[in-house]
Amino acid sequence: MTRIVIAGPRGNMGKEAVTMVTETEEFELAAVIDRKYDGMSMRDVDDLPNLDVPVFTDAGECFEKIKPDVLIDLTNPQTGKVHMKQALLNGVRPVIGTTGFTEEDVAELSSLAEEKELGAIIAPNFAIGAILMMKFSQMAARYMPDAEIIEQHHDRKLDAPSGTAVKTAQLISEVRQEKQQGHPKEEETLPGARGAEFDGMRIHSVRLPGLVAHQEVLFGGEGQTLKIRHDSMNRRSFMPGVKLACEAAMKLNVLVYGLEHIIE
Ligand SMILES: NC(=O)C1=CN([C@@H]2O[C@H](COP(=O)(O)OP(=O)(O)OC[C@H]3O[C@@H](n4cnc5c(N)ncnc54)[C@H](OP(=O)(O)O)[C@@H]3O)[C@@H](O)[C@H]2O)C=CC1
Ligand SMILES: O=C(O)C1=N[C@H](C(=O)O)C[C@H](O)C1
Repeated sequence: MTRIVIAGPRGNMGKEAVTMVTETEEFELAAVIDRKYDGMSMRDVDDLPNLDVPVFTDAGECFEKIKPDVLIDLTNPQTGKVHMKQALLNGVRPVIGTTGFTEEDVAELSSLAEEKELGAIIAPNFAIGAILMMKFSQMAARYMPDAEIIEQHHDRKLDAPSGTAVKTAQLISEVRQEKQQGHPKEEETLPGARGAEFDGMRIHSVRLPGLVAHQEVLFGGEGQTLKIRHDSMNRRSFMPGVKLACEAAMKLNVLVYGLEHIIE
């Protein structure tokens, strides 16, 4: 039995994660970490399901008292980093869906996981289709190095560009020659018109109500274009990946950044 703590259980993703964990035979929901309702039981909180599971506000206290195997964090960039560090310091294996981590954050947390010999996962996107979209984009970039990333999300999203867009740009950068795209003399007459810049690639972030999570990677070559697109229509699309990440974290003793390393 894998004993799991979920941080952010009232959120869009946290709610689905609570359902996934409670419906998985080999998982037990040991506690939740919420910004409010410290010391209460989930069943006494209107916004949470009717479960006899304790609520903590302080992650450190939760880990010391509950001693879970895995933390699933689905909060916000600042909180996610703090929770992940506390998890590793307390012998808990973190599975982090929260986005907004910098390369420096990942490097620092990777060293800590290695020092503690604990499995840890930071997954910018848990959806299997999104992992394939990223892998296919990396494959395409070998042959069509001119690429622009257009990500589209709901307007409650805090971080831009999305973790998925950054990860896609990193994967493309691994395989293509350094390249500055567009006209060398191009000028933005409105700041931001060409989007964010990542190793010469452009990332465009769209935020609108009605959207969930969508990304298109657009490649251009002489006389042709190629579009690789993924759409998440709901948050259930991420849950098989969250389950897989929890199982993988239990078998690892290092940090893995990106589920593409788990789904070979
Ligand atoms: N890797 C992936 O596949 C995916 C990752 N994400 C990422 O997951 C994160 C959450 O997304 P989403 O569920 O849509 O966001 P929501 O805003 O719906 O949920 C975030 C939750 O975290 C809670 N929270 C904030 N601070 C704390 C804290 N200190 N302790 C405990 N809980 C806290 C919030 O509580 P309150 O409402 O009270 O502030 C809220 O309930 C984001 O970073 C997003 O980018 C999202 C989808 C897929
Ligand atoms: O905030 C979201 O919703 C999502 N965040 C992740 C990201 O930043 O890439 C994953 C998915 O796109 C949904």
